[in-house]
Amino acid sequence: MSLLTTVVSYITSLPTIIPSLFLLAVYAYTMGLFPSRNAMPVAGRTILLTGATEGLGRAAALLLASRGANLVIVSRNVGRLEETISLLKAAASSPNQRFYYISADVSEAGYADTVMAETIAWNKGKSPDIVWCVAGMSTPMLWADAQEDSMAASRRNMDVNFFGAAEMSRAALKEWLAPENSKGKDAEPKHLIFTASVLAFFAVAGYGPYTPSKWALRGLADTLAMEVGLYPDNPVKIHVVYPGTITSPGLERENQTKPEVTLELEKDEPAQTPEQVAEKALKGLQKGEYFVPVSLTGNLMRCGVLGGSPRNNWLVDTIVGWIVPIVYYFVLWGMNSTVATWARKKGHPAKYVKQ
Ligand SMILES: NC(=O)C1=CN([C@@H]2O[C@H](COP(=O)(O)OP(=O)(O)OC[C@H]3O[C@@H](n4cnc5c(N)ncnc54)[C@H](OP(=O)(O)O)[C@@H]3O)[C@@H](O)[C@H]2O)C=CC1
Ligand SMILES: CCCCCCCCCCCCCCCC(=O)[C@@H](N)CO
Repeated sequence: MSLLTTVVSYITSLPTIIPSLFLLAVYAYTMGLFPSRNAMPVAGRTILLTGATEGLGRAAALLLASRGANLVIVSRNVGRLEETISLLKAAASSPNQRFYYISADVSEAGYADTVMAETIAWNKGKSPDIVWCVAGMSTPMLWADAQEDSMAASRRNMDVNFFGAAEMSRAALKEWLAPENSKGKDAEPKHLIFTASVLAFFAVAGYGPYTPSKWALRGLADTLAMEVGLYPDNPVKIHVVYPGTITSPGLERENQTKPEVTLELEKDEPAQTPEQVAEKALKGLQKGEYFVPVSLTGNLMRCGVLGGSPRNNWLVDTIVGWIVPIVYYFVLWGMNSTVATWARKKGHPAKYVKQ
């Protein structure tokens, strides 16, 4: 009798309680009910974090400092950088933690090599263990609005949100993947983290200058997630965090140009504080997630668009991914009905009264 038939006949001869317990265990494991190994320890590590003086970036920096990390924070405004350094020192869990800031504009070509070199010099000749690109901005407007320049806005969003992170990713990977920095396949991996948005899962009218810049990040991350496999002795993990609405200074700024119809379309998506998003993001990163949602809605949306992207859990993501497109039938119907009703009530967008 072959091994397989022996195993099958053994399992089927057991009382049914055993296979159902096994399935229950699989479910519990996939839902993260068992404590999993920390896939991204931060205590004692050096983390380079862009966009760290407001909103999600500042909340993430303070959370990481409270967990024992050393931090190099990057943004433009020196006053806010100095203020954030003071807050990091107060949040630190150990007096040995070190903090440093670099004032830089992530939209400037070549900024990242300069920032990386200064970080390595400050970090005693060692490259950072984790790089988290949070810096970003959003200027929503209707694409064909003759009173706004959506092309200039789109270029700016692409320069900050995509190229700002893309440059930093190249500067980090050039360091981490260099042959002289090979530490063997079992070494603690480095981590490169992008910050996108649920809009990279589901586009909404009015975000034309912004959404493509976040879809582009997803395309780069999927490419790099495969490409780092060429360097098994220089282990690097790629991640993309997908926040929904964050009650940040950035949200206040973007709401100044945001079309009213966009506010209407996104009103049911649960807003979260920067601190809530930072907590959820770090939890997902430490569970080893590739695409890191920060809410149930975001996780469902993630499963709805996985395509060729790496999964967090093939079993759960596949099953949920079968169900979500059915939900999207109704969500899209609802969204497009809202747009149609808006058009009927408000008339041609050229007649809209600006806020
Ligand atoms: N707010 C939201 O609803 C959502 C935001 N996101 C994304 O999350 C990230 C954080 O958003 P949020 O918390 O709202 O951000 P905020 O606008 O509140 O803060 C942005 C941070 O990035 C820095 N920054 C902005 N532009 C540049 C630049 N050109 N160069 C260097 N640093 C820059 C700012 O500092 P300084 O001005 O001093 O440079 C600040 O520290 C962004 O990538 C955003 O796209 C995703 C989904 C929702
Ligand atoms: C299967 C379940 C589907 C549920 C779909 C729900 C519809 C999603 C609405 C999108 C909300 C837009 C958030 C924008 C956040 C952002 O990135 C901007 N604030 C820019 O900063």
